[in-house]
Amino acid sequence: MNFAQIILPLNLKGTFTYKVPEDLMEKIEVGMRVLIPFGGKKIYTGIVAELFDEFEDSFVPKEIINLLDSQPIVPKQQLEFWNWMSSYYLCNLGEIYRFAFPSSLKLESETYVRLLSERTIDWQNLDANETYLLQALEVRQMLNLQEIEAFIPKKEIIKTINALIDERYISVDEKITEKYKAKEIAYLRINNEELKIKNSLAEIISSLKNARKQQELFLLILDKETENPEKPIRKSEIFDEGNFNNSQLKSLIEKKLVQEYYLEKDRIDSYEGELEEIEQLTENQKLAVSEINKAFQEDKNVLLHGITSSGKTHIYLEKIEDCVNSEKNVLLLLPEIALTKQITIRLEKKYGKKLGFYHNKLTDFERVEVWRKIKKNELQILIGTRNSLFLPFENLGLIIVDEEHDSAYKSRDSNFFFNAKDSAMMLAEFYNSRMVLGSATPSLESYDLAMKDKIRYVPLNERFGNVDVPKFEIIDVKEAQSQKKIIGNFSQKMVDEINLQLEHKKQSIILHNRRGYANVIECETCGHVTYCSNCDVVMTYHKSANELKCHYCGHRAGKPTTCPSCHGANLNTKGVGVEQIEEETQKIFSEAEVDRMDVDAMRKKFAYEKLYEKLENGETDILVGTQMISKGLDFENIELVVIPKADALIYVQDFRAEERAYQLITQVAGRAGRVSGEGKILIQTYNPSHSIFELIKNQNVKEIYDYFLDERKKFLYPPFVKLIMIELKHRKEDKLNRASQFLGSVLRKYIPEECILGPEKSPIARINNLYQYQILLKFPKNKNYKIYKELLSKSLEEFDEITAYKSIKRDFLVDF
Ligand SMILES: Nc1ncnc2c1ncn2[C@@H]1O[C@H](COP(=O)(O)OP(=O)(O)OP(=O)(O)O)[C@@H](O)[C@H]1O
Ligand SMILES: [Zn+2]
Repeated sequence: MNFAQIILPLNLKGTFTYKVPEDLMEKIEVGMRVLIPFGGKKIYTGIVAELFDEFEDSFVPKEIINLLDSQPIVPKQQLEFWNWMSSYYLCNLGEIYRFAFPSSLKLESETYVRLLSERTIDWQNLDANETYLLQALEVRQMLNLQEIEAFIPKKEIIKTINALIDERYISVDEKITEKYKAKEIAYLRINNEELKIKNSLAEIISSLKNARKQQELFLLILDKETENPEKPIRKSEIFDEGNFNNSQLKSLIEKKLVQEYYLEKDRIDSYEGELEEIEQLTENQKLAVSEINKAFQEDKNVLLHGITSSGKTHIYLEKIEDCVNSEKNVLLLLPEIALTKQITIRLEKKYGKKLGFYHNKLTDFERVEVWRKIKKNELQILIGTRNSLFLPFENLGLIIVDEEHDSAYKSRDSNFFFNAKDSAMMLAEFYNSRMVLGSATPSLESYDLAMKDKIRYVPLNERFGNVDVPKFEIIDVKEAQSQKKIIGNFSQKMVDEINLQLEHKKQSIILHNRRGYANVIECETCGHVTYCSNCDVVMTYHKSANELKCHYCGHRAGKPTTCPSCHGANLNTKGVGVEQIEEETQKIFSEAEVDRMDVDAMRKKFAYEKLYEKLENGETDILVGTQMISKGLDFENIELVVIPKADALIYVQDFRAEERAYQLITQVAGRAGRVSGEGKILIQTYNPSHSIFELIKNQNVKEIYDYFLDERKKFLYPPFVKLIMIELKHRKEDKLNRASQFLGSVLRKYIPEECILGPEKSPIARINNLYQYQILLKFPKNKNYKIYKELLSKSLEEFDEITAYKSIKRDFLVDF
């Protein structure tokens, strides 16, 4: 083949034509990486999207510099997937490529490589180029590709870098976030240095004769070490038997007889325990599995609608096993990786090293490692967040999307918007594999698909152990106020119920889904509030950090002591945040151990793990938190969930607000009474007659979803129409305004008026110094959708012809 279409890691439309040099013609294949020059002197790693022989155009394409792979690295299913994504989500292939690949697999001129200090260099075993590069790095620490080009031939650069990455001598610089720290595990060993000094074991042992327990502990460790010198001794293994305590160990460490040390737990390689089988399924679970099997036989995907604590995990495990037994691989998608504990432990116990993880807390090196393992088909099961959709699977047989309703699947952490749940469905199609969506509170879209049998509806309506579902009670705040039965944000009833739990040594959850201490700090004299300097939003007061934070751009400012405007000293907080609820809780229940779980409190390393352990051990009495507490907690001692300010959940300007409120409340409620069946939920509101609270209270699935569907139909929202939001952004508001008006008029030339809303200023008119305008498109769901989308593309092309508007940033949110 003489020519190739190449995907570049740049936000540019389409692919680019390059000439294949003579010596690569035989070797080049679609899906391989190539090194190519682009835009002057820059070098990039591109992906071969297409190969062809004839090329007729006036311009002469540049030549490919070199091939980086001997086999395609991107499978054809992935390329199909990228193409679909690009056209469905209106984004460029280059953006997808950038997002899909770990950065060290897509080296480019601006990429820096860095010397790692973790290994001494074995100079003997390096080739000339590797030696040059490491020598240069010893002097300079960081080099970019252009600098490396000065002493290594272009064609050899990537090979050299890759070899050194493999040897862990260098890494590609990640200017991104803090490195993921692998979990550390404590081990114990005898201090051999001390043994040498004392020269006599007998002497040491007899020196401990007045501390029997310490002597025993020392001998136990010694014994284990002698028995198997290769095997590190886990601290937990020593303590598990319950014979020793920490103070005995501490004394031994102080006497320099024993050492405690830490090793990183490599989550992939080091599962040391026995492999275990999972428990038998209950009759109900078996029924669900057979429904799923039937659906799969009919080539249908499944929505598993299993109520909280029904044991969806066990059903996933069963289907995972089936898939693995048929020699195919599984992708298990989770909204967030931190909340995976239980299913992870289960799968680790069963599959050990054949289980892999992929998420954005991994370092680039770790990502590449997983990437290669997937490519080599060494992992049978991958647990990952939405970026794992892009791994080079060869043999995918099943995709499970757990908590399919979770908005993390639509997170905006990528440069282009996509919904991982819908994308997973397409990916499954390209791989000819099956998919299970699972949730206790499915999204309205999935529910609607299931009701139309586009995917198979598999309900699981019984909790494991046939335990009762939690009972809901609505508390009227106005009534409590008029009877003076209210303490701060809590009704007397709520306080009494929590006290009852404390008496019975049960745990309670308090949900308040608003970060910070107060929404704003306001001057009582002049009404001044502090706005973020970058965004048009007020700054939230965080008391624990004693600062103001902007939740949109992250900007921070000190808490003012006097009003910045009138210098008055009368500053007051308005609007209650979760920190304030925590403070109040601690005051009312002064004897109780109160903890808070929200992104701010969980930012510290291992904060989540530590709190999880406290909850598990029953040390936490009351857990206060934001939506974070609705996920993944499976503890038997939680019986009460209270929501003191439930109205805050529904009066949000968003057509999904009620659906989200229902999902959140039901999910948090699901944490209660999972074993006892005594779960109780108290919801405080000023509007007890609001239909959403009635519906949540009754938990009648059909009633709830019918209500949502009716509302959406009435106001023309999904699933009855398709929504596309166009967001336009620029530093200069007048220019943005003109550009938005222009795009609006172009759109109206092609697309019927009733499908277009706006342009108008976004609800938050400025974020991070960019002004924001939006145009909302409501397209019909029938065959016209495709036509309208083509007309949209045509309009955008027309818009792009105006050079002055090139600098306007545009985002497309398809099905947001
Ligand atoms: N067949 C079974 N044998 C033994 N234990 C089971 C079985 N099925 C479920 N369980 C246990 O019941 C509890 C609830 O199951 P699981 O956490 O999977 O529920 P879930 O449907 O995922 O709920 P949620 O949506 O609330 O997270 C877990 O502790 C789980 O180990
Ligand atoms: Zn801001």
